[in-house]
Amino acid sequence: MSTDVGSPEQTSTRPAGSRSPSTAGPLRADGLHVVKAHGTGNDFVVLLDPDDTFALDPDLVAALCDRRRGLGADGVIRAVRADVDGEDGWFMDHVNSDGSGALMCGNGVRVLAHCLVDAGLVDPAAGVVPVLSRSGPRPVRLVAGGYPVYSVDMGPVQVDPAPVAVVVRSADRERRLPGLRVDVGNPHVVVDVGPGDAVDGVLLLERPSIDPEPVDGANVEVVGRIGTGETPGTGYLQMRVHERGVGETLSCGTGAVAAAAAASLRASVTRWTVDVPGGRLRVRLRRREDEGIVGSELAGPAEVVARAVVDHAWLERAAR
Ligand SMILES: N[C@@H](CCC[C@H](N)C(=O)O)C(=O)O
Repeated sequence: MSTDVGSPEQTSTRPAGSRSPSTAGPLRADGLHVVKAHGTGNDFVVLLDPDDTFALDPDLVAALCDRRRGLGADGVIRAVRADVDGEDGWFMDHVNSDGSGALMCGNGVRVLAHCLVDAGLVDPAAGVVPVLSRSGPRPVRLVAGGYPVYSVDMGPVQVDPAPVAVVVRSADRERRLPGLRVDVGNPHVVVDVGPGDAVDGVLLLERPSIDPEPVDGANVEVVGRIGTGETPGTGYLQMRVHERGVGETLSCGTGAVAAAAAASLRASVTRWTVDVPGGRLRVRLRRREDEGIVGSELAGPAEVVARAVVDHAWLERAAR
Protein backbone atom coordinates (compact mmCIF):
# COMPACT_ATOMS: atom_id res chain seq x y z
CA MET A 1 0.00 0.00 0.00
CA SER A 2 1.48 3.33 -0.96
CA THR A 3 0.16 6.71 0.09
CA ASP A 4 1.54 10.22 0.03
CA VAL A 5 3.39 10.30 3.28
CA GLY A 6 5.22 13.62 2.92
CA SER A 7 4.42 16.92 4.57
CA PRO A 8 1.92 19.10 2.66
CA GLU A 9 4.61 20.88 0.61
CA GLN A 10 6.85 17.88 0.16
CA THR A 11 7.17 16.20 -3.23
CA SER A 12 10.43 14.25 -2.95
CA THR A 13 10.15 10.45 -3.07
CA ARG A 14 13.87 9.65 -3.06
CA PRO A 15 14.69 6.72 -0.76
CA ALA A 16 16.24 7.66 2.55
CA GLY A 17 19.52 5.95 1.74
CA SER A 18 20.17 8.20 -1.26
CA ARG A 19 20.14 11.41 0.78
CA SER A 20 23.31 13.19 1.72
CA PRO A 21 23.84 13.44 5.47
CA SER A 22 22.81 16.74 6.98
CA THR A 23 23.72 18.12 10.36
CA ALA A 24 20.43 20.04 10.58
CA GLY A 25 18.03 17.13 10.13
CA PRO A 26 17.78 13.67 11.64
CA LEU A 27 20.13 12.17 9.00
CA ARG A 28 23.68 12.99 10.03
CA ALA A 29 27.22 11.75 9.42
CA ASP A 30 26.87 9.07 12.12
CA GLY A 31 23.42 7.80 11.01
CA LEU A 32 19.72 8.56 11.41
CA HIS A 33 18.92 10.19 14.77
CA VAL A 34 15.64 8.90 16.18
CA VAL A 35 13.72 8.85 19.44
CA LYS A 36 11.76 5.76 20.51
CA ALA A 37 8.73 6.80 22.55
CA HIS A 38 5.25 5.60 23.46
CA GLY A 39 1.90 6.70 24.87
CA THR A 40 0.01 3.93 26.73
CA GLY A 41 2.00 1.35 24.76
CA ASN A 42 1.22 2.79 21.32
CA ASP A 43 4.86 3.10 20.25
CA PHE A 44 6.60 5.25 17.67
CA VAL A 45 9.95 6.00 16.11
CA VAL A 46 10.12 9.79 16.14
CA LEU A 47 12.30 11.87 13.83
CA LEU A 48 12.90 15.47 14.84
CA ASP A 49 13.19 17.29 11.53
CA PRO A 50 12.48 20.99 12.22
CA ASP A 51 13.70 22.14 8.80
CA ASP A 52 11.91 19.47 6.73
CA THR A 53 15.04 17.79 5.36
CA PHE A 54 14.03 14.12 5.32
CA ALA A 55 11.09 12.61 3.38
CA LEU A 56 9.60 9.46 4.92
CA ASP A 57 9.84 6.59 2.48
CA PRO A 58 7.11 3.92 3.09
CA ASP A 59 9.63 1.05 2.79
CA LEU A 60 11.98 2.69 5.28
CA VAL A 61 9.07 3.23 7.69
CA ALA A 62 8.07 -0.45 7.43
CA ALA A 63 11.70 -1.49 8.00
CA LEU A 64 12.10 0.78 11.07
CA CYS A 65 8.82 -0.54 12.51
CA ASP A 66 9.81 -4.21 12.03
CA ARG A 67 9.92 -5.66 15.55
CA ARG A 68 12.69 -8.16 14.72
CA ARG A 69 14.86 -6.62 12.03
CA GLY A 70 14.22 -2.96 12.86
CA LEU A 71 13.57 -0.86 15.97
CA GLY A 72 9.94 -1.96 16.28
CA ALA A 73 7.01 0.47 16.43
CA ASP A 74 3.36 1.00 15.49
CA GLY A 75 4.40 3.90 13.27
CA VAL A 76 6.89 6.64 12.49
CA ILE A 77 6.32 10.29 13.32
CA ARG A 78 8.36 13.11 11.85
CA ALA A 79 8.15 16.50 13.57
CA VAL A 80 8.51 19.44 11.17
CA ARG A 81 8.34 23.12 12.13
CA ALA A 82 5.18 24.66 10.64
CA ASP A 83 2.91 27.64 10.76
CA VAL A 84 -0.21 26.58 12.66
CA ASP A 85 -2.97 29.17 12.33
CA GLY A 86 -0.39 31.96 12.25
CA GLU A 87 1.57 30.57 15.22
CA ASP A 88 4.96 28.80 15.31
CA GLY A 89 4.10 25.14 15.66
CA TRP A 90 4.81 21.63 14.45
CA PHE A 91 3.44 19.43 11.68
CA MET A 92 2.94 15.76 12.58
CA ASP A 93 4.00 13.66 9.56
CA HIS A 94 2.69 10.26 10.67
CA VAL A 95 3.02 6.96 8.80
CA ASN A 96 1.58 3.61 9.94
CA SER A 97 3.92 0.63 10.41
CA ASP A 98 2.92 -0.85 7.03
CA GLY A 99 4.04 2.35 5.27
CA SER A 100 0.52 3.73 4.70
CA GLY A 101 -0.07 7.41 5.46
CA ALA A 102 -2.11 8.30 8.56
CA LEU A 103 -4.31 11.35 9.01
CA MET A 104 -4.33 11.69 12.75
CA CYS A 105 -3.03 9.92 15.85
CA GLY A 106 -4.20 10.78 19.37
CA ASN A 107 -1.36 9.01 21.15
CA GLY A 108 1.15 10.14 18.53
CA VAL A 109 0.35 13.82 18.95
CA ARG A 110 1.12 13.63 22.70
CA VAL A 111 4.26 11.61 22.02
CA LEU A 112 5.39 14.18 19.45
CA ALA A 113 4.85 17.05 21.90
CA HIS A 114 6.74 15.16 24.61
CA CYS A 115 9.71 14.46 22.30
CA LEU A 116 9.86 18.16 21.43
CA VAL A 117 9.86 19.06 25.14
CA ASP A 118 12.46 16.35 25.82
CA ALA A 119 14.73 17.71 23.05
CA GLY A 120 14.38 21.30 24.31
CA LEU A 121 12.65 22.34 21.08
CA VAL A 122 9.58 23.61 22.90
CA ASP A 123 9.20 25.05 26.37
CA PRO A 124 6.48 23.25 28.36
CA ALA A 125 5.99 26.44 30.37
CA ALA A 126 4.67 28.04 27.17
CA GLY A 127 1.44 26.18 27.92
CA VAL A 128 0.31 24.91 24.57
CA VAL A 129 2.26 23.24 21.76
CA PRO A 130 0.52 24.06 18.46
CA VAL A 131 0.50 20.81 16.45
CA LEU A 132 -0.91 20.38 12.96
CA SER A 133 -2.08 16.94 11.80
CA ARG A 134 -3.35 16.05 8.33
CA SER A 135 -6.83 16.42 9.84
CA GLY A 136 -6.20 19.93 11.11
CA PRO A 137 -4.78 21.61 14.24
CA ARG A 138 -4.45 19.51 17.43
CA PRO A 139 -3.00 21.76 20.18
CA VAL A 140 -1.33 19.87 23.05
CA ARG A 141 -1.08 20.99 26.69
CA LEU A 142 1.19 19.53 29.36
CA VAL A 143 -1.05 18.86 32.37
CA ALA A 144 1.31 17.05 34.75
CA GLY A 145 5.08 16.74 35.08
CA GLY A 146 7.05 13.77 36.46
CA TYR A 147 5.53 10.98 34.42
CA PRO A 148 4.20 13.50 31.94
CA VAL A 149 0.56 13.68 31.00
CA TYR A 150 -0.55 15.67 28.00
CA SER A 151 -3.99 16.76 26.94
CA VAL A 152 -4.90 17.18 23.27
CA ASP A 153 -7.73 19.18 21.75
CA MET A 154 -9.08 16.51 19.39
CA GLY A 155 -11.72 18.62 17.68
CA PRO A 156 -15.25 17.63 16.67
CA VAL A 157 -16.37 14.00 16.40
CA GLN A 158 -18.90 12.69 13.88
CA VAL A 159 -20.90 9.60 14.81
CA ASP A 160 -22.92 8.08 11.99
CA PRO A 161 -26.15 6.81 13.63
CA ALA A 162 -26.74 4.19 10.87
CA PRO A 163 -25.09 0.98 12.11
CA VAL A 164 -22.83 -1.26 10.04
CA ALA A 165 -22.42 -4.99 10.68
CA VAL A 166 -19.20 -6.17 12.30
CA VAL A 167 -18.23 -9.83 12.51
CA VAL A 168 -16.54 -10.34 15.88
CA ARG A 169 -14.75 -13.65 16.54
CA SER A 170 -13.83 -15.22 19.87
CA ALA A 171 -12.32 -18.70 20.35
CA ASP A 172 -15.76 -20.30 20.80
CA ARG A 173 -18.13 -18.15 18.72
CA GLU A 174 -18.64 -15.68 15.94
CA ARG A 175 -21.16 -12.85 16.23
CA ARG A 176 -22.48 -10.30 13.77
CA LEU A 177 -22.91 -7.16 15.86
CA PRO A 178 -23.97 -3.59 15.06
CA GLY A 179 -21.05 -1.17 14.88
CA LEU A 180 -21.00 2.62 14.63
CA ARG A 181 -18.84 4.55 12.20
CA VAL A 182 -17.07 7.40 13.96
CA ASP A 183 -14.85 10.07 12.42
CA VAL A 184 -12.24 11.64 14.70
CA GLY A 185 -10.17 13.03 11.84
CA ASN A 186 -9.54 9.41 10.89
CA PRO A 187 -12.04 6.56 10.38
CA HIS A 188 -13.22 4.22 13.13
CA VAL A 189 -15.86 1.56 13.63
CA VAL A 190 -16.83 0.96 17.25
CA VAL A 191 -18.55 -2.25 18.31
CA ASP A 192 -19.89 -3.06 21.77
CA VAL A 193 -19.13 -6.70 22.61
CA GLY A 194 -20.87 -6.66 25.97
CA PRO A 195 -20.05 -6.92 29.68
CA GLY A 196 -17.83 -9.39 31.54
CA ASP A 197 -14.55 -10.43 29.95
CA ALA A 198 -15.97 -10.26 26.43
CA VAL A 199 -13.35 -7.67 25.34
CA ASP A 200 -10.44 -9.89 26.41
CA GLY A 201 -11.74 -12.87 24.47
CA VAL A 202 -12.09 -11.18 21.06
CA LEU A 203 -9.65 -12.35 18.38
CA LEU A 204 -7.95 -9.31 16.87
CA LEU A 205 -5.04 -10.84 14.98
CA GLU A 206 -7.16 -10.15 11.93
CA ARG A 207 -9.41 -7.11 11.66
CA PRO A 208 -13.10 -7.97 12.21
CA SER A 209 -14.88 -7.71 8.86
CA ILE A 210 -17.26 -4.80 8.30
CA ASP A 211 -20.37 -4.77 6.10
CA PRO A 212 -20.45 -2.50 4.15
CA GLU A 213 -16.66 -2.20 4.01
CA PRO A 214 -15.59 1.46 4.50
CA VAL A 215 -13.85 2.74 1.34
CA ASP A 216 -10.84 4.08 3.19
CA GLY A 217 -10.66 1.18 5.64
CA ALA A 218 -11.14 1.76 9.37
CA ASN A 219 -9.64 1.33 12.79
CA VAL A 220 -11.91 -1.07 14.69
CA GLU A 221 -12.52 -0.71 18.43
CA VAL A 222 -14.17 -3.46 20.43
CA VAL A 223 -15.57 -2.04 23.66
CA GLY A 224 -17.15 -3.59 26.71
CA ARG A 225 -17.84 -3.14 30.43
CA ILE A 226 -19.48 0.20 29.68
CA GLY A 227 -20.57 1.64 33.01
CA THR A 228 -20.13 4.46 35.46
CA GLY A 229 -16.76 6.04 36.27
CA GLU A 230 -15.04 6.86 39.58
CA THR A 231 -17.04 10.03 40.07
CA PRO A 232 -20.74 10.68 39.53
CA GLY A 233 -21.59 11.73 35.99
CA THR A 234 -18.56 10.07 34.44
CA GLY A 235 -18.39 6.93 32.34
CA TYR A 236 -16.02 3.97 32.13
CA LEU A 237 -15.27 1.54 29.33
CA GLN A 238 -12.69 -0.98 28.26
CA MET A 239 -11.43 -1.10 24.72
CA ARG A 240 -9.17 -3.08 22.43
CA VAL A 241 -8.31 -1.98 18.93
CA HIS A 242 -7.24 -3.27 15.55
CA GLU A 243 -5.59 -0.32 13.83
CA ARG A 244 -5.69 0.35 10.12
CA GLY A 245 -2.19 -0.07 8.69
CA VAL A 246 -0.83 -1.61 11.89
CA GLY A 247 -2.81 -4.52 13.42
CA GLU A 248 -3.73 -4.90 17.08
CA THR A 249 -2.03 -2.23 19.17
CA LEU A 250 -1.93 -1.67 22.94
CA SER A 251 -3.74 1.64 22.59
CA CYS A 252 -5.26 4.12 20.15
CA GLY A 253 -6.00 7.71 21.18
CA THR A 254 -8.40 8.55 18.37
CA GLY A 255 -9.97 5.13 19.04
CA ALA A 256 -10.55 6.02 22.71
CA VAL A 257 -12.33 9.23 21.66
CA ALA A 258 -14.37 7.30 19.06
CA ALA A 259 -15.32 4.66 21.67
CA ALA A 260 -16.38 7.31 24.22
CA ALA A 261 -18.37 9.18 21.55
CA ALA A 262 -20.21 6.01 20.50
CA ALA A 263 -20.89 5.02 24.13
CA SER A 264 -22.12 8.52 24.99
CA LEU A 265 -25.05 8.08 22.59
CA ARG A 266 -26.49 5.63 25.10
CA ALA A 267 -25.05 6.80 28.39
CA SER A 268 -25.25 10.57 27.67
CA VAL A 269 -22.10 11.08 29.71
CA THR A 270 -19.37 13.46 28.52
CA ARG A 271 -16.36 12.48 30.68
CA TRP A 272 -14.93 9.01 30.19
CA THR A 273 -12.16 6.85 31.56
CA VAL A 274 -11.02 4.47 28.83
CA ASP A 275 -8.87 1.48 29.77
CA VAL A 276 -6.82 -0.01 26.96
CA PRO A 277 -4.36 -2.93 27.24
CA GLY A 278 -1.49 -0.40 27.47
CA GLY A 279 -2.93 1.84 30.19
CA ARG A 280 -5.56 4.47 30.90
CA LEU A 281 -6.80 7.41 28.83
CA ARG A 282 -9.29 10.14 29.70
CA VAL A 283 -11.72 11.60 27.23
CA ARG A 284 -13.92 14.64 27.48
CA LEU A 285 -16.62 15.36 24.92
CA ARG A 286 -18.26 18.72 24.26
CA ARG A 287 -21.85 18.39 23.07
CA ARG A 288 -24.12 21.06 21.70
CA GLU A 289 -27.84 20.59 21.31
CA ASP A 290 -28.68 19.55 17.73
CA GLU A 291 -25.04 19.82 16.66
CA GLY A 292 -23.64 16.64 18.21
CA ILE A 293 -20.08 16.43 19.54
CA VAL A 294 -18.52 19.77 18.68
CA GLY A 295 -15.27 19.21 20.53
CA SER A 296 -13.26 16.58 22.36
CA GLU A 297 -10.18 16.30 24.55
CA LEU A 298 -7.88 13.35 25.13
CA ALA A 299 -5.48 13.09 28.07
CA GLY A 300 -2.83 10.49 28.70
CA PRO A 301 0.86 9.89 29.30
CA ALA A 302 3.82 9.99 26.94
CA GLU A 303 7.27 8.59 27.61
CA VAL A 304 10.66 8.60 25.88
CA VAL A 305 12.29 5.15 25.84
CA ALA A 306 15.56 5.85 24.02
CA ARG A 307 17.45 8.28 21.85
CA ALA A 308 19.24 6.26 19.21
CA VAL A 309 21.27 6.47 16.00
CA VAL A 310 20.30 4.09 13.18
CA ASP A 311 23.25 2.66 11.30
CA HIS A 312 23.92 3.97 7.75
CA ALA A 313 24.58 0.48 6.35
CA TRP A 314 21.20 -0.70 7.72
CA LEU A 315 19.50 2.36 6.15
CA GLU A 316 21.06 1.57 2.76
CA ARG A 317 19.75 -2.01 2.93
CA ALA A 318 16.29 -0.86 4.14
CA ALA A 319 16.00 1.59 1.22
CA ARG A 320 16.74 -1.08 -1.43
N1 LIG B 1 -2.59 5.06 17.03
C1 LIG B 1 -3.29 6.19 16.58
C2 LIG B 1 -4.00 6.14 15.26
C3 LIG B 1 -2.98 5.93 14.13
C4 LIG B 1 -3.56 6.03 12.73
C5 LIG B 1 -4.46 4.90 12.35
N2 LIG B 1 -3.78 3.63 12.32
C6 LIG B 1 -5.10 5.22 10.99
O1 LIG B 1 -4.61 4.77 9.94
O2 LIG B 1 -6.12 5.93 10.99
C7 LIG B 1 -4.01 6.94 17.67
O3 LIG B 1 -3.50 6.92 18.81
O4 LIG B 1 -4.98 7.63 17.41
